[in-house]
Amino acid sequence: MELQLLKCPGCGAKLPPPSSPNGILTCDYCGAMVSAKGAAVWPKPARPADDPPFAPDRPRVTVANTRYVLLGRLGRGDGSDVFLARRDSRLTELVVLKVARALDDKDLLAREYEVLEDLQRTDAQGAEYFTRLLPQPVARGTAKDPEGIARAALVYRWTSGFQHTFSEAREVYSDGIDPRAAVWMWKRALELLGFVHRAGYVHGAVLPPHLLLHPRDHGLMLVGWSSAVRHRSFQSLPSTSASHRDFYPDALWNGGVPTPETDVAMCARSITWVLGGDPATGAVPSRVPAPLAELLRAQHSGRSGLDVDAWSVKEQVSAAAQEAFGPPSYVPFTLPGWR
Ligand SMILES: Nc1ncnc2c1ncn2[C@@H]1O[C@H](COP(=O)(O)OP(=O)(O)OP(=O)(O)O)[C@@H](O)[C@H]1O
Repeated sequence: MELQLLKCPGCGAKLPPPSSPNGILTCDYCGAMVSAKGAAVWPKPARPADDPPFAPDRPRVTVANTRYVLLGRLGRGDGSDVFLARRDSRLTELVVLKVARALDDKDLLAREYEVLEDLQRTDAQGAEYFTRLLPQPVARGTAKDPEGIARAALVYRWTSGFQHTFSEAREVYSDGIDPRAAVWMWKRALELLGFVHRAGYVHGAVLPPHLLLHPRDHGLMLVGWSSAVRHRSFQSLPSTSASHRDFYPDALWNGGVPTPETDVAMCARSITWVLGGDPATGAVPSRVPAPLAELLRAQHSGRSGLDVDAWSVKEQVSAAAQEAFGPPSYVPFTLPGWR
């Protein structure tokens, strides 16, 4: 007897052995009907049966005509709630959904989205690599809250692994993180800032809740773009975070113009803080080796008025780390959920 492996002509799935030589098989996957000899084929139904809805008990929101299932909260910012969501369709995708709490904040969200769209189009050096470390716009519109009020909403692509901010790292390491981990965080942040500055923007809010870490890959993303301005537009910051006053150089806080130098200074203050130090003074705990402590203090003020190049500050961080720890090596850094 000849054995024949039957494949569904509709979708290519393997079919089970027929129970009789003249039987009719129905494909479990696409519903096509096939004779046991594999010869005569009945066309598959016009549309496959609907999938059961994904997690029907979870809330749904619609933004720009696309429906999303809310999976959980990623964070709560000064002006918005940020969720992990999933496009509610067969071909799905995980996304980040950022919804403004105050109706007045719709302009800030619109500004953030436009800046990020512009940055995705830049051809500044390293764009292909660095644009993946910024939120990638998918859609914008409004989302109705449970009371039916429409709030401004942005949808970004979800980048797996980046779910802990500096703020959360400091909660886990209440006395401050290992200085060797701070070195890779500082270098990654400066590389990314260097790219952003070359693309013609200043971030304006390099704060602990805006620095997202990938602990295993030693990666870093920069979120919270609603304060970003074009470099040399001579605009003061469109918004500030009162709870992070100590992270702003004084002149910037008092209405001065954000520059690459102020971004680099805010970055140094965030590193100082995650090390267990004081962002207002630049002082760090005594376990931070002197070359790094000195460089942090030198970068902290942000008021030289000189053109600061973040990539050359990164070279200085590498040199200070070499002096403190010798040649670079991979030192594991863990956060909850990571080994
Ligand atoms: N793309 C993202 N991926 C993962 N988590 C994110 C992302 N964007 C934001 N979050 C989380 O949500 C929190 C709040 O986001 P964000 O800081 O952008 O909001 P905001 O402070 O209201 O906005 P802004 O600072 O631009 O006014 C972040 O601290 C972070 O925990």
